Amino acid sequence: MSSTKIDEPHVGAHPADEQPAGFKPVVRTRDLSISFGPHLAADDRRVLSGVSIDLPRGGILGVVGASGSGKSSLGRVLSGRAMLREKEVDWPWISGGNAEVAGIDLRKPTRDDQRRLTLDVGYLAPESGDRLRNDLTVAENIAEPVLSRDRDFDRRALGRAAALLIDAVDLELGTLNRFPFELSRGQRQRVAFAQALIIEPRVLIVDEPTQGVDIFAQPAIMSLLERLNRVRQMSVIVISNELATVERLTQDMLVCHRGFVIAQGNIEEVLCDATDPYLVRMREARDYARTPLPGTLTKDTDAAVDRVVRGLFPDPEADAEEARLEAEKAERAKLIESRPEFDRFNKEK
Ligand SMILES: Nc1ncnc2c1ncn2[C@@H]1O[C@H](COP(=O)(O)OP(=O)(O)OP(=O)(O)O)[C@@H](O)[C@H]1O
Repeated sequence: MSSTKIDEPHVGAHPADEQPAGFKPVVRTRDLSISFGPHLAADDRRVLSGVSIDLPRGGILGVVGASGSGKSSLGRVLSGRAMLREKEVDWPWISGGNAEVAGIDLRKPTRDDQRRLTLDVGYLAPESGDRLRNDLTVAENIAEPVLSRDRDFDRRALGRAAALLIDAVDLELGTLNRFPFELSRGQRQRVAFAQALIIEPRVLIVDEPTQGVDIFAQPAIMSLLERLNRVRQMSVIVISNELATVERLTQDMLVCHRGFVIAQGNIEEVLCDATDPYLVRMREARDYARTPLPGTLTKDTDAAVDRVVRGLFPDPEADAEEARLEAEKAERAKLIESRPEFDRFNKEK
């Protein structure tokens, strides 16, 4: 464990014993351990230990580490999906410490908590694209998280939201009527990303968000994450074995190595003071990590991302008010264009 950074509190994702009174993290863990196998202390297989996180609303935490270090297991647990499927042997479980996400204690969830979890916490796993239902169209798959809770949800609003999302993840609108098995792996993963966002989650846990996604579509995914975080205050935990992916979104990271958290804090500070060989290697790989995204966001996709960020299920009254203000602004601009003295008069006032 790096002696350099682990004890220093840091705004963002650090243990917040020193945070101001009233600080309420959206994700809070204390000395969390995660295991696979039977729920018997002697027999379980611990894959990650000592995770203490405080992620505030609107914060982003990057979880990095080599393959097999326990990152995905952490994501599965924090997403709450592990808890919902704890009878399944290939899902990890909490074998020590505490974890609270969106106000839900993951160790003792009530039935209502379980329902709320899948409404407040979005989750995208590297294999999510392959888990889409092949008997449903893409549009139906995207809508599924909403309809599985509320069969009576307004289908038109849902169809519109699915179209906004498919546009924002840079897929053709015609994709909505196709089936997952007709798509490429990268396309399916983008559909799964859209599906994770349909609930407009308060917290999103994304494991390798750009894995398998072609370089031209990657900026769309990253823009959605960045803007939903900045504009909608969506808290994000981004898991990746590439520091570059994390660094595009945040300066706060937690490093897992061989089942332990070996460092935590500001990327720059952690790497600058690193003595641990793994962190030193990470620092050396930094230049590569800083290369810009290879693709660029097209104007159309940029506008599509913008529409998603404005909200998937708009409030007609707020929309009308916004349209009225826009019209007023346009009218004023037209007036100023024809009579520049009005502008001068406004400024003098
Ligand atoms: N179903 C399972 N049963 C038992 N052990 C598992 C299971 N899934 C994963 N593990 C073990 O848990 C450890 C952590 O795996 P995890 O997938 O969390 O690592 P990771 O850091 O996300 O790796 P990668 O970047 O390759 O996805 C590994 O040693 C792995 O072998």
